[in-house]
Amino acid sequence: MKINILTLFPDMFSGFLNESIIKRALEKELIKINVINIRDFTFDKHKQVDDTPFGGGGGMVLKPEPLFRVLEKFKKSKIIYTSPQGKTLTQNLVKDLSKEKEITIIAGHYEGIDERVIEELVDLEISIGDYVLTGGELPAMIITDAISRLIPGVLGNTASYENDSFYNGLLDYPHYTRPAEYNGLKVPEVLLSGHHKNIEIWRKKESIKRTYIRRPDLLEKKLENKEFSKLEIKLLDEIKK
Ligand SMILES: CN1CCN(c2ccccc2CNc2ccc(C(N)=O)cn2)CC1
Repeated sequence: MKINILTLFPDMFSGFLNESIIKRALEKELIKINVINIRDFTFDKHKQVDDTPFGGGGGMVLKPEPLFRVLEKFKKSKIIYTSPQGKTLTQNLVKDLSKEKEITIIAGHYEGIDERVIEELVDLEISIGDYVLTGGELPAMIITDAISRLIPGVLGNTASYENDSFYNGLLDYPHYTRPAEYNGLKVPEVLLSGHHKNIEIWRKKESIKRTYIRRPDLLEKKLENKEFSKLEIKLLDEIKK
């Protein structure tokens, strides 16, 4: 999987690329991430990447020329634009994107990019949620992180994505670690029992309970898609009683 990120602020990505799972995935060459400065594709004296909007109003818009030039190099990849106008990112969309050989993410800035770039070259506009950010760089990192976790080998065998919440359409169960009692607060007995089957069932029930209480919409979706196992149905009935 190769991910190209087009941005005016490449330095924003150094921490993201040099830590944790992404750093290891890059070292193991399981993914390749290429951060490109859009400004390197301007050839005028002032290296102009943005200009005032036609029709007036405040702010600046990213000019089409530098973007058409840089995207020419990546036209064989799936071209994504991160903006509030995009399709909301979900784990299913991440799963689809993780199957691509190469994707190029345009991180918008200012008031956005010239619409002709979107019409002619963008394959998919993605929003990471209904809130306003300064730029598309953080969304680009979020999309890159979420996709990278699904690339085989990126997550060690310990943290496999099968148990990730959202992978099975449910919220995560509660997690505990030592000490078994802290400030009089105890860890649920079943987790100390070493009884793996009971622990598995307790965790599954907690996931369903939490999803039922906090995100019933996710349960509805799982029911609609008939993605419930017999055990999950049984546990859901117990919870509803
Ligand atoms: C005041 N507006 C200026 C223009 N801007 C904008 C417009 C177009 C592209 C990028 C941006 C950068 N901002 C983003 C980006 C993504 C998201 C998301 N939800 O994925 C939220 N914000 C939106 C904010």
